[in-house]
Amino acid sequence: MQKLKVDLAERSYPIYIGSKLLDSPELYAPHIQGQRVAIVTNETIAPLYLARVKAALAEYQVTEIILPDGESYKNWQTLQLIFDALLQEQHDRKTTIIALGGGVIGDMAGFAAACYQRGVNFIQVPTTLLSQVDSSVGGKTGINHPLGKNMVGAFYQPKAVVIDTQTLSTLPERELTAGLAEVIKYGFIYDPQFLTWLEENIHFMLQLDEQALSYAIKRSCAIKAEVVAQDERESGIRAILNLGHTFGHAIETEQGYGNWLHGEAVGAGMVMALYMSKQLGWITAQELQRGVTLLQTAKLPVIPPPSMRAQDYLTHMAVDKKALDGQIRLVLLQGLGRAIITADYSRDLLEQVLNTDYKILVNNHIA
Ligand SMILES: NC(=O)c1ccc[n+]([C@@H]2O[C@H](COP(=O)([O-])OP(=O)(O)OC[C@H]3O[C@@H](n4cnc5c(N)ncnc54)[C@H](O)[C@@H]3O)[C@@H](O)[C@H]2O)c1
Ligand SMILES: O=C(O)C(=O)C[C@@H](O)[C@H](O)[C@H](O)COP(=O)(O)O
Ligand SMILES: [Zn+2]
Repeated sequence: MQKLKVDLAERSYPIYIGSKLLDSPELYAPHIQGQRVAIVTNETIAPLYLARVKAALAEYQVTEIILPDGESYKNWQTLQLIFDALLQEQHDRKTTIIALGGGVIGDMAGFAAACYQRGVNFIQVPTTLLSQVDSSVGGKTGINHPLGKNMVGAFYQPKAVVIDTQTLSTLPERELTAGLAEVIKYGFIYDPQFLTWLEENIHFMLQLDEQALSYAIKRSCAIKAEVVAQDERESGIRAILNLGHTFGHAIETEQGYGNWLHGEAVGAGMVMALYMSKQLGWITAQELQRGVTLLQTAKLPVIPPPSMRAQDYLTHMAVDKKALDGQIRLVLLQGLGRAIITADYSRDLLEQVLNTDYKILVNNHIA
């Protein structure tokens, strides 16, 4: 087992990474205060993993909260089901919420933990690649609004993150690929050597090679922990973790939550961000091609939905959480491995990026 730390003074917490960690009582126990635990999961994950987590928590009184599955349920109505169950079972302030599932469960259970009786302990037990490399770490919690992605939420850190890499063995291929988008993101924004490693190893990850997966998870969590430790509430550098997301969130919202998976939308969104960086002269055509090729090798979509017009993007981008005083700030690259957040681009260029036919761009081999 590997152990990393998210260093946030009194809110610091460990990330445990290893195989079969779901079954380890000693990983949960130090982070549980009282005798009561509520496990929040969904109807897909419960039959696969709930019994094992419950067995590891045999000494506690456990409430199971099993939600419907899907991004389209990351909303008020589903959040309310968590509060209903906690109140019906008379959970008090010493209860601990355990999020067992992917990013949808983690974001919702974390938000419920932030709100329930003004805040109770919570532990992240992520079971998708995306949640193991990204959403379980850093304390962004929340739900979607029909008019915008993750628009209602709170920064609320877990007490621990328990990553059992073996859970990935049951993950559908499309979900694995969606997780790869966030892994590749870390290479683009922060670590050129990791990017090269990914180019050499992405096919091993697609084959569920344990060694490759656990290295990528560890490196991704380490980068995320490093960034979050510098800027917990995204007043500056943390925004680099949003590469591709301003475009991607517009795609997810416009297409209807769940039709494009988050990772898929981020994949296409990163192509748009890289293309814009190239048009600004900040990365070369060869570097753009390198990025697109890696995303394609990971089997991610690199062409945004052809039905979406510039105005569709602009409507959603106007409410992006990084927008300041009506200015859309974007995460762009100044070289592979180096990201900046900027509003220093012309409206004409943004519209050109939104109006580009990416099918033609990609098929013509950019370089
Ligand atoms: N908080 C953050 O920092 C952050 C970061 C990135 C993404 N997110 C959010 O995370 C969400 C996406 O998360 P996701 O990609 O994990 O999607 P998800 O939570 O919808 O999970 C994907 C699918 O896989 C199923 N599943 C989960 N684990 C499984 C397993 N081990 N075996 C078989 N099936 C399994 C789920 O039931 C679901 O159907 C989005 O809402 C996104 O906005 C949040
Ligand atoms: O942790 C962060 O910070 C991120 O931006 C990680 C993203 O991958 C993630 O999708 C996050 O939920 C996006 O946050 P938002 O503030 O743009 O909704
Ligand atoms: Zn994301």
